Amino acid sequence: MAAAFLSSPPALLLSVAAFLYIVRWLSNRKRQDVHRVPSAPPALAHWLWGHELATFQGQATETYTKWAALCGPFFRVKGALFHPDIIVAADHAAVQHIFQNADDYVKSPAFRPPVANVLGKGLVWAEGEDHKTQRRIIAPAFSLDIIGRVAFGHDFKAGQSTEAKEIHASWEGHVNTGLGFGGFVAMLVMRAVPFITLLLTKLPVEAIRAGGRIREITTKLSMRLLESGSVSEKGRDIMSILVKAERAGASKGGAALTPQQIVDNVNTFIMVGHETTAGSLSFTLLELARRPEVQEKLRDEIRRVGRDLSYDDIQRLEYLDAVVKEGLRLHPASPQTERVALRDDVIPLSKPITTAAGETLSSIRVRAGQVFHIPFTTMHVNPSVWGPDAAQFDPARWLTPGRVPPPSALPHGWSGLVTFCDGPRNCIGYRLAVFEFKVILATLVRSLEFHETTAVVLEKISPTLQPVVDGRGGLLPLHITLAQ
Ligand code: HEM
Repeated sequence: MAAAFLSSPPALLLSVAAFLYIVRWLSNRKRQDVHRVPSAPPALAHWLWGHELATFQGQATETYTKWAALCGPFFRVKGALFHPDIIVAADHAAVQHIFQNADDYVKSPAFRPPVANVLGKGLVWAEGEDHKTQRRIIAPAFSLDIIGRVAFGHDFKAGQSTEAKEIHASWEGHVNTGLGFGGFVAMLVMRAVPFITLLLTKLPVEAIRAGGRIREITTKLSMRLLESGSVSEKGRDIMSILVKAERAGASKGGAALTPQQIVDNVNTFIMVGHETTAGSLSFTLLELARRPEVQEKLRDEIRRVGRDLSYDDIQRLEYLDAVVKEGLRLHPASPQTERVALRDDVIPLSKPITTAAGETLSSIRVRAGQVFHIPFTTMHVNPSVWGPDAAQFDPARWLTPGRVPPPSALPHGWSGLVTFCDGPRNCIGYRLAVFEFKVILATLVRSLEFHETTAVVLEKISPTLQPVVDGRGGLLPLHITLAQ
């Protein structure tokens, strides 16, 4: 009977194809260790959505934090839509390896068209040589002492200018679409069929249009700033520095940004520079509202300065520094990131893994195409690194010798945290962000008192950290009074 079956050419072809597939699958499996890595509880994996539905339904990285407590800081989850297993990497050595080798571990191809739609083809979007060139030209604008004249010499009138209102309305639409089940499925479809992503960004769908509208508004604004002479030879704002660097580079025949790349980067800075800090700041204010004694202590320190705070005053305030570090540890504006391996590699682990067969692995072999989720907050609340009170908001830990783990136990990011990522693709604006965070927090807490309301506030990612109340994202209710 088997001989009769195989004598038919289609059946023979099918059998050969199946045989080759199995041989390839076995040889692939032999050359990597992913299947030996501990798995998140299989019972929690949906047949179609894998473990990704549970993580989408949970708050920010809370589900990964729970599974890391069960499986250790390096485990795998079932991908949705039959995607191969995804590695969740919260092991410091592994994460450092991935971030340092930015050419070999890139952002998912599905991530780029939506980013181009909202931000344009600036730094967040670029990869490889294009990224290196853009970064080399832009970096000086952030290493100079531009803080204080922050950004573009443009006044958004405390959010009341027409542009600010339009950006806010479009961003709110974008955030809320991402929070819904449709947003979850759209991301998965884009990952499963990356070429469709480009088509999707052209569809007349409201959420996609909202993303595109943000870029239209910021592009118009950037063009106006460029044309109106706000960019001057003497200007110390980011825009002027970028344009001057561009002209200087071009006149020496070196690499330069095109006018479109300058505009796209200004769009990028406007959006990522604002939304990120806003998310972390909201949750830090909520922590202070829940801890009146911490809030009081911070207010006392700020008021003791006795005058309007200068740049140097801000840098000297120790408790303010501790509160900001604690806020950025527990509520990073971008709570997790994703990378895809471009080549086969061996990843070191700081905490060896014991496989089901009892073997100990201190490194893991992965194949090109392996997807990694890197949950920052999970790393920041790991009790075996930060101690049993890792998840508590307690600024005093930064001021008490021995309470912050030694640098060798932490990743190499800012203050031992990966809030601003690490390696060649770390946050280019981190100094600006930390300073801006301190100025806003100090200004608010000096004169206002923040109290919790009865609202239940959830912490979600869409696409950055968002407070969500009654299913709506982007707004955090707080009761505010004048401070005595
Ligand atoms: C609290 C505030 C902020 C946080 C927590 C934050 C966090 C991050 C993180 C985690 C990344 C890496 C993302 C990834 O590769 O997956 C990143 C990249 C970036 N950030 Fe920030 N950021 C903040 C504020 C800012 C500000 C104020 C600016 C500029 C005005 C900025 C500009 C950028 C840019 C351009 C990149 C891409 C860098 C590259 O790929 O070379 N960020 N940020």
